[in-house]
Amino acid sequence: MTLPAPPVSSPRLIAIVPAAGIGARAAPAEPAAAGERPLPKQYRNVAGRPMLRRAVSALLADPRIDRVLVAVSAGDPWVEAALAGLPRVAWLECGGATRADTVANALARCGAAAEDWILVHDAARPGLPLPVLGALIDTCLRDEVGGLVALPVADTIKADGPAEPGPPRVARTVPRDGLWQAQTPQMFRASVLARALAHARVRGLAVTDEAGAVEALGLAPCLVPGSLLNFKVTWPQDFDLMEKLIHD
Ligand SMILES: Nc1ccn([C@@H]2O[C@H](COP(=O)(O)OP(=O)(O)OP(=O)(O)O)[C@@H](O)[C@H]2O)c(=O)n1
Ligand SMILES: C[C@](O)(CO)[C@H](O)COP(=O)(O)O
Repeated sequence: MTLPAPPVSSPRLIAIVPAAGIGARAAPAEPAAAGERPLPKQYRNVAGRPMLRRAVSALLADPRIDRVLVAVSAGDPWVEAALAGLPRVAWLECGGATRADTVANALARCGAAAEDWILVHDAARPGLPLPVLGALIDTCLRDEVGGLVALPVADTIKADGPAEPGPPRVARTVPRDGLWQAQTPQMFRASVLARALAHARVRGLAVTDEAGAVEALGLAPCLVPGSLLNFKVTWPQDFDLMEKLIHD
């Protein structure tokens, strides 16, 4: 008698949203009262909803994403309210000292199988358009390495010289041909991402995105054209700009 073949479970798509930063460059909307933690930027409202909720909702809009795991810092008092009522979402208090540490901690705890795909998306990018997310997933599912959303550089690029009194000064113009600005989501197999982040940590490489860690393994991630709407809210003035761009 031949036994039936075991069901082939196809790899899942699991999203990780690092949300354990303090948003120092964004400066708090209002100074925190004595003894209170300042509200990190990902919990500030953009067009009436917390930025984190918008970033998570943008991922949930693609039904291929199985679930979203939000990585927050220890004792985070804001996340539960920010995510209330959203389906397929959980959070974990596993923030690390750097973004890469936060992602590595979340990856180790998210229950992904080696073959599952991990999409890492910043909580500080609430404007991710669904077609951009869809294009990333379509491209990566057909690729052996994975990839990231990125924008070809449009401006002329200057490098500054050594710090001196007065304004910073141009040391040289950098050719922009072939340069892209990395955005998120970034999508890799769980096994590849775990190996890449461990490799970067052991080597002391200060990687600021997942692709950087994967590149350090000698792999070449795909570049999938992103969108200006998907910019990272970083500076105080970025909140007003994002408010103007989001309409739902
Ligand atoms: N130790 C850290 C640092 C950052 N992040 C997250 O990584 C994303 C992108 O980082 P960035 O915009 O640089 O956020 P912050 O580190 O909070 O900003 P800043 O550098 O201005 O403090 C954000 O969703 C942020 O919450 C994180 O999870 N853990
Ligand atoms: C991952 C990222 O958003 C891609 O642009 C970026 O690298 C995060 O860097 P940050 O210095 O932590 O903002």
